[in-house]
Amino acid sequence: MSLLVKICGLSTRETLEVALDAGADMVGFVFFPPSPRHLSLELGRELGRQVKGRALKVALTVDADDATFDNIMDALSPDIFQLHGKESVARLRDIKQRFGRPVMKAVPVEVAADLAVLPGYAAVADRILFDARAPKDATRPGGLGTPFDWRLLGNLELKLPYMVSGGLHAQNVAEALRVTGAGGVDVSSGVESAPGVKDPEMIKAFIRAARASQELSVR
Ligand SMILES: O=C(O)c1ccccc1NCC(=O)[C@H](O)[C@H](O)COP(=O)(O)O
Repeated sequence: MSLLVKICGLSTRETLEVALDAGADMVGFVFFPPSPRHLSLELGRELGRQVKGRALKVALTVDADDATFDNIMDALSPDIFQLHGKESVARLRDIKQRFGRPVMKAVPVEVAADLAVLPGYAAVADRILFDARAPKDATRPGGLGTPFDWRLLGNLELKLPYMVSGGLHAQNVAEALRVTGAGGVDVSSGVESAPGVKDPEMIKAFIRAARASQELSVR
């Protein structure tokens, strides 16, 4: 199965086009006001139209209510919802039933015990995104540019497809894939020149590095 590469937190037409041209499989749009990557519904609608099926549109929310999901469905019509808050297993089931879209559940990782939530989520979610657990005083639960110990996923037995994220960049993505065996990678800060400012060359370098490591792993 080929590697999935997700560029998250895109917020301009230019950098979205760079990610699509460079072959991103998923493009992530953040709907979380405290984030420097937060999109208005109007901009989400505009960027969503630009994708034109060239990649999967991922709408990222944090403990959002149904009205928020309704608005995002209307504006972006995402292919996947990425749930990056404290959403319960029951809430995942509810969202899938109400909005008829696959869900990718973000699981924060700091210590091995953090993986105890997996069986519950794995029974309902369509994908898992492993991300570094945010510090207690963080203003957001993700997009912080810090990695977790990838060895914690070394003996993972998960039937669901999963991605690794948290502090990835062009120079460490191959190692992250080697250690975790993930089927996908996700990046935000590691392709930015400043919080929320995506850098075209960094986007291209990350996707090139991820694809190159994929070549190595299938030999
Ligand atoms: O990106 C954000 O600003 C964000 C805000 C709130 C919740 C999640 C957020 N990002 C989630 C992502 O999928 C990021 O790509 C992931 O956390 C990795 O981020 P980074 O470490 O900056 O590459």
